[in-house]
Amino acid sequence: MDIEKRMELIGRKPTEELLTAENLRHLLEVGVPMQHYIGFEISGYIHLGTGLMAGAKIADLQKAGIKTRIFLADWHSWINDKLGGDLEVIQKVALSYFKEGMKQSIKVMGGDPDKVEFVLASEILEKGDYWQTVIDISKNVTLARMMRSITIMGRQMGEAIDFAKLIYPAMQVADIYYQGVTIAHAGMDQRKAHVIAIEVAQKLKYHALEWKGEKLKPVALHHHLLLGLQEPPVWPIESEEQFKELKTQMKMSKSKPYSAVFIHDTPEEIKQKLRKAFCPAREVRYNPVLDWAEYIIFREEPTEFTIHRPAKFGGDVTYTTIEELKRDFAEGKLHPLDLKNAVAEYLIELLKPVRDYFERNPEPLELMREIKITR
Ligand SMILES: Nc1ncnc2c1ncn2[C@@H]1O[C@H](COP(=O)(O)OP(=O)(O)OP(=O)(O)O)[C@@H](O)[C@H]1O
Ligand SMILES: N[C@@H](Cc1ccc(O)cc1)C(=O)O
Repeated sequence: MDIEKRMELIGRKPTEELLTAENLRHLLEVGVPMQHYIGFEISGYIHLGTGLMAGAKIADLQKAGIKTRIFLADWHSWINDKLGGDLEVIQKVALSYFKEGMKQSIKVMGGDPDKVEFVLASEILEKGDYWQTVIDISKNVTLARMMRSITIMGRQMGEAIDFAKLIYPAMQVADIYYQGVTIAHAGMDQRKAHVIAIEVAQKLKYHALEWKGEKLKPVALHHHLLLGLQEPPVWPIESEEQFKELKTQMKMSKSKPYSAVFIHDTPEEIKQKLRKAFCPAREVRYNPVLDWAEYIIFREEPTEFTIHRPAKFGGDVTYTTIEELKRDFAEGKLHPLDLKNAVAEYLIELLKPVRDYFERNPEPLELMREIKITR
């Protein structure tokens, strides 16, 4: 496949940012063996943001001929007090519910789960020279910057934390170098770790990213953060600036279950959640239902998305691009309830193989239900 096509696949929706596209092109041109990774803490249920956005991009990367890897961040989850901070429970969930759930998510988004490598963080952290990389990185980053970076753990800047949480950002950067990652992938909320990774690239003494004598910078690929279903904390949102400030509170998050649809939700749960969703008429900008339509349904365009309506409300209507859908919605030609119902129907169908899987293999989900989910 030529480089243009590969660039297009890697850069298309849900990719929101590539740091940088020029560096990616360079790496593809010089022919470095490309290795992707995305890391996850192991905690609650997998929601559409995690499962489908990451799954879609993994599928694209595979099509672009890139080796994909999911990093099960068990130690990081322990540090961040997930699942009661019990490493054994975390590992059990990582290798059962989480691994299987992610495999199913990748499959429904068109990827090949058998080609994704799953690596448990403890497999590499237990090697002595991993810590050499952590120190090497830490020597090149100020304490103030590490303190600002704790947002990558879902923590607020200035929040009282134990000391282990300050080691976490350096570990996340070390994970990239230690695994020889050329494409570090995550949602937009992880960019602080990746910017550090890019900045230290030329300074590392151990496990730098090297190819034919050249020290390379990894590429950071950030996917769009799907909005949560809840009403924003401030409404109306007056500007893009204000939206940026509110974004982390507006994203779908597993610690706010009412904000999320989970990959194993029943059809009735999906319908109910969407019925309650925030979806103001004619509002096309900060509208989670349209956001989902854009990033899940219209990820590839043109596509056919039909909204079924009784004849008295205009009858069935089919859209092929998100722009057409948004235009009708903005003009009041499409009612929020009709949109919600159609998006719910689409998701019910899309997620059917995931539900079927967990019906045939209920143990991983049962294990999750038994565990008291913390954070
Ligand atoms: N709403 C979302 N849309 C797309 N990607 C997301 C979303 N939320 C999290 N991610 C991505 O999924 C990965 C795992 O994130 P994480 O485990 O922190 O999820 P979370 O739901 O935000 O959890 P928590 O509520 O505990 O903070 C990260 O790469 C993150 O950027
Ligand atoms: N910080 C990431 C998890 C993560 C941990 C280690 C990594 O190397 C990568 C990702 C999150 O909260 O979602």
